[in-house]
Amino acid sequence: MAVIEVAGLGIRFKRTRSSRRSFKDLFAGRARRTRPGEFWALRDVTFRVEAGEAIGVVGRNGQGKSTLLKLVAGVVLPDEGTVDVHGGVAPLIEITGGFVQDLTVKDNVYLTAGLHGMTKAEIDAAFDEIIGFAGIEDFVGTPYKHLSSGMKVRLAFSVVSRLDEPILLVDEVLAVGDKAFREQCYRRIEALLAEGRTLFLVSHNERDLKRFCTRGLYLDKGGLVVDGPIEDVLERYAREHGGKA
Ligand SMILES: Nc1ncnc2c1ncn2[C@@H]1O[C@H](COP(=O)(O)OP(=O)(O)OP(=O)(O)O)[C@@H](O)[C@H]1O
Repeated sequence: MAVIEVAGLGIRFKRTRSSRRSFKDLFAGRARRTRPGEFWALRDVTFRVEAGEAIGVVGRNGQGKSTLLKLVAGVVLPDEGTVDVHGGVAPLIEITGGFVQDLTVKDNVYLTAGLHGMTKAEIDAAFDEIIGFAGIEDFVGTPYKHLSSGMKVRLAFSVVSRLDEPILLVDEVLAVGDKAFREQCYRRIEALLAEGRTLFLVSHNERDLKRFCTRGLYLDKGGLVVDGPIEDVLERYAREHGGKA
């Protein structure tokens, strides 16, 4: 059964160039001024994902990987084409985005888990485990904004990976945690995959991609260049861009 169906997907952004307008431009005729342009961050992207697949998204910086995850999460909407997601999404993207700066760690856990449909009783039952996994027992009453960046990542991973959603989106974040925490995260991802969850992982780490993913999507210049077994995708990427993911 397909859990994600993406067809003819396209999204464009404005390139705001006002700050780069040169002094000379001010005196140039209107037609000669640098005009703010738009560009397609993704275009003509089509693929489908079956339940339980683990997909690695690779590509150089700025090629649309995070944008693709945001489209799957429904955080941004496409300008062309469609994204159909059957089932809930647990998004570990833009870590700071999901949490409220002035709320405490505890309130953020209840808020995020609640927004994903967990009842208060379920959150009560999971709370100690969530905080324990993140290793931030002493900071439960601390405003989120006062956590260190590593602690923010730990909290985010701990909460989001605990959500009862069939699709998990992970964007790069594992790179931020320390070694012991990364290993803890890897084990949890493996457990989630064993339960049949679907994973989307954006990473520049070839080892992580090979460890978890069976299939890869290689994005370049906003297009889906290769959709195939992760080894083939990494090989092609290395051939074209010399070296690592
Ligand atoms: N909200 C936005 N407004 C304008 N441009 C955006 C926005 N979000 C992304 N972009 C642009 O879209 C392109 C793709 O960005 P995206 O973050 O998806 O790349 P990426 O492949 O994830 O890169 P990286 O490997 O550096 O994380 C970039 O040129 C980026 O500047």
